[in-house]
Amino acid sequence: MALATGDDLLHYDPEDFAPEPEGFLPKVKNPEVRAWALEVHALWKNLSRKVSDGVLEQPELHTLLPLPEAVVVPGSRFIEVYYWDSYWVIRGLLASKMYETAKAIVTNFIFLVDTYGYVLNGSRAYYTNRSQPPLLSAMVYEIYNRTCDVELVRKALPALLKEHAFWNSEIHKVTIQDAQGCNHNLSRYYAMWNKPRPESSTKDKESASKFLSNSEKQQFYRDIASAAESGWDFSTRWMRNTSEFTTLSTTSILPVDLNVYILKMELDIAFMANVLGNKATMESFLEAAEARKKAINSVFWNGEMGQWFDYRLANGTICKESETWQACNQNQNVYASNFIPLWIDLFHSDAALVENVMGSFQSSGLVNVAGIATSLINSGQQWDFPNGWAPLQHMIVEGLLRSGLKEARSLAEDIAVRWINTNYVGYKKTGAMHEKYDVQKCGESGGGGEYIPQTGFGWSNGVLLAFLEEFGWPEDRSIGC
Ligand SMILES: OC[C@H]1O[C@H](O[C@H]2O[C@H](CO)[C@@H](O)[C@H](O)[C@H]2O)[C@H](O)[C@@H](O)[C@@H]1O
Repeated sequence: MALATGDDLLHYDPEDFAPEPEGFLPKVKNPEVRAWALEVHALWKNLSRKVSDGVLEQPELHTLLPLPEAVVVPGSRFIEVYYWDSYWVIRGLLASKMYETAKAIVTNFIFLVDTYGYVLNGSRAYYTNRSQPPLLSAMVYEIYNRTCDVELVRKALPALLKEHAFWNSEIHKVTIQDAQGCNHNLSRYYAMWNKPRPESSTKDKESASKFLSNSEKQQFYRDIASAAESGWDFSTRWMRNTSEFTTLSTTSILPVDLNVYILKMELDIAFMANVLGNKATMESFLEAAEARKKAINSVFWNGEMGQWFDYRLANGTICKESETWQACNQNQNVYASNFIPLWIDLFHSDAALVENVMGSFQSSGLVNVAGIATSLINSGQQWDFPNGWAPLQHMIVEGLLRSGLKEARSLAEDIAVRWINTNYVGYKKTGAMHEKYDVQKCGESGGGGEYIPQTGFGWSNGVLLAFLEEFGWPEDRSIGC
């Protein structure tokens, strides 16, 4: 199977693109920032693609999958659509009033669920062994909120039910018994693959060379592919020993963020079922969400530290029976993902808890001069310090904002302004938006990991436009570091 591509995905002119859409970023008053925002908005044209007729007619000859609608790609080496990236692309498209482009992306993902049972990591044949952080419901929810398109919800709901079943299937679901003897079901990343990733085969074989037995190698390959499924490829988050890559054990970890995304899926499904008048589905998904919230608080929450920690399973293999919760299995390293529950309104009902989490976040060391760091460990991996990623900034900022606390709102705005400044300075220096940034140095792109830093860049553009839409930029506020 050839991995190289060329003429399989063609440039596409989105029909709903306008150089300056009506009502675009009404709160951005500063002319310099407005001019830049319009340039970033124009990047949607550069990043729009459609599958060629050749692929649609003979898909078996291509690694690219025959998606029916146009897509927006991240950029540079990432020349196909990616799953979780698309949530932030869509947030930006909504700010750009490109509702049809946003719906087309969702239609493609529904097609993938219909075909494979889940949304793939990306639209290539070599990504058919895994998914990525499941945010399809969040995409549909945001589009519906802007467009009130009930037909979209009707089309999406069956796919969302299927996707929910995928993430709660036997390989993904793990049961943990808490100190009171109550069982909780949570989900983990678990790629259906125990070989080197086809897109990075040489690297994976090299990394696995220290393992002697075939079964160790296979487990390691599965943990690599599962880390790719998490979107955090790679990070010390998945390593038992943070200085040794080969201790990667993604499948033996219950991740906070994944369970937050599934909780959001449950709430979104309940919301959409209600829109369609399907009360039984609504009620059963509200119950499922309540149960997952309880599980998140029983297994991940640490009141003393004011954070939710990933949970390490003692037995990494598929457990048929429940495993008993032990405090020492919480991974107490600080990661931005420890604060992702803030993104969900269900966690805002207790003001004292939100204050505790906010205090813990402020003193965590994650908030830096140019944004939120991914972790505190400088491992050389791209999902670690000092890299900051647009999606993580966005979820935490939006979470703080929605919490309703006054101080949380000003912290959210402060972080958004730092992020906008670093994006701006980086753009003026290089002429590009970057995949990730160095949060220690304003205007610097991030680095590390297995490939050179990429530009383009779908989710960074989306988060920038979403921040500018939310917070605006006053006429008299200067931009830069
Ligand atoms: O080719 C290496 C890996 O590249 C992707 O991961 C990174 O880029 C994605 C697109 O922006 C992003 O979704 C992911 O969070 C990044 O870590 C790909 O998703 C991996 O599967 C792939 O192995």
